[in-house]
Amino acid sequence: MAKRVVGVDSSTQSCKVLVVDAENGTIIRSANATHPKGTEVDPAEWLKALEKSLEAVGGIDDCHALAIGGQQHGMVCLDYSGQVIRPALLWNDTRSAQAANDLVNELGAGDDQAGADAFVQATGSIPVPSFTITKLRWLADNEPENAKKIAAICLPHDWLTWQLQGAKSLADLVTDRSDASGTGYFDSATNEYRYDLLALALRISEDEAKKIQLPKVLGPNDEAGKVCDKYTRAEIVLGPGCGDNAAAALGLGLEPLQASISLGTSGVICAVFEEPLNRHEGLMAGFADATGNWLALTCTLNCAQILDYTRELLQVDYQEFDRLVSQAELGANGLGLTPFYAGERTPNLPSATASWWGLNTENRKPENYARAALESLGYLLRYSLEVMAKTGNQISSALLIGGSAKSKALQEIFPNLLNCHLDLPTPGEYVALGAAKQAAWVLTSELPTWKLEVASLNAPANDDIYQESYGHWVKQAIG
Ligand SMILES: Nc1ncnc2c1ncn2[C@@H]1O[C@H](COP(=O)(O)OP(=O)(O)O)[C@@H](O)[C@H]1O
Ligand SMILES: O=C(CO)[C@@H](O)[C@H](O)COP(=O)(O)O
Repeated sequence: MAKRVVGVDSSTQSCKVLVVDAENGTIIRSANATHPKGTEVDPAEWLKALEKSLEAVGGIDDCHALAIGGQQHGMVCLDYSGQVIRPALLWNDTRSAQAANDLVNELGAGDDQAGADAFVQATGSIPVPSFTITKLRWLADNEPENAKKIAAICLPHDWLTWQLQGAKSLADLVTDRSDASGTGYFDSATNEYRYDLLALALRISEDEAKKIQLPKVLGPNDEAGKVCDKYTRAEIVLGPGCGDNAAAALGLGLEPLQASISLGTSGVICAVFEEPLNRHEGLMAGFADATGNWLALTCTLNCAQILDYTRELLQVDYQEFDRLVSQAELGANGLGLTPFYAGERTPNLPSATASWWGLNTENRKPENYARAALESLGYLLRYSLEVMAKTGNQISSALLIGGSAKSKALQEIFPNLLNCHLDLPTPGEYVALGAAKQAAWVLTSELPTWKLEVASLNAPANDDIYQESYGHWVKQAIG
């Protein structure tokens, strides 16, 4: 029997587990379990969902390796006994907006532009409230008694890998370049932590920062120990795991300069590069990927939930939502949506709110609400494509993945809304598949080349009309 590997996606909304044939990537079994809602979560809830999924998938005793892809940036602080100090603050928690501004300003000694440039040079990205470093500053300022207890800091996927190892010693904590690169205190060009930046965040000296245990950064297919006997009777090696977006890129087998657009809780556009991304301006993040390369990335705080909230408002299911969209015209007869329910990251408007606009006696119909919601998501991502283009990364084609990519209406109109050629891989869990691919790489020492089935969506056309409609949306929603 061919060897089997396990891929885990511990994402914002749920935990997904795939048992996969290590030779050809065929999915043998799958299961999932939901996570609690909110932007602050007790990590024990992720472990509960993982344990539930491992049980629902029929156990993993027939498997040989396992790796975890996880939501990026979440701040998990541990005390000397390995206990979680407070619930993790997630990537979509915006309470550290002021902390982000302060850190940039302080690194630039009062000059914001100098601070932003210095952060990009040191870490690849300008910190926004999603990044771990800003959450640590928030903690130092708002919960100093908790900040003082910190003995180790890790990310969601690091903590779960540690739990599967048996969580014995803080010194066993491991991570990989991709997730470390989203902390705001890791340089993926040299693969070293920047303790000076960690010290800046926590308002401590660099010597004190060096006493904090940060996860050891493993290479892309290094072994991270074994799954402990609480979870299996078999010998299962652990991969280092990775950030969920790097896992998706690995699952898709993205080659350098290839791009993907992921429509999950976050709306993520990313592309693989062979050089460090530490010389750019603006909201694009220069992360590392899970193969030794780099990942240019933009991320929105609002994505699938723009559509979920509108379906809830209209009280319709996925099919009916799609049918309504198809009944409305471009522009939704003047009805529009500013979709910043959760604040926003791209554009960087952490305190923004959502609003419907342009309502009149004629257009207040379900089909226009549905269409306006979908257009607002499309245009929000078109804005992200512009952010990428401004840094020289013009993306004209991409692979479309994530839960919302299953919408037929979205598949129909997104190439035009984004003015981008979109290819649709067979709907699937590409983060979990990427994690499984990493597990197979650790097991066999060879990066698998599993086949990907892809269908092309309609080519974009008539962009003048969409550009005008986008311009109107930008004026109303962003100003
Ligand atoms: N059949 C479907 N049609 C359209 N959207 C769907 C469908 N199934 C799930 N979704 C959307 O997928 C979203 C979750 O996407 P997912 O990529 O799993 O998110 P995450 O990885 O952030 O947890 C849900 O919020 C839901 O709106
Ligand atoms: O913050 C980012 C990327 O920088 C998000 O993409 C998180 O990694 C959460 O991802 P999903 O749960 O939406 O997949």
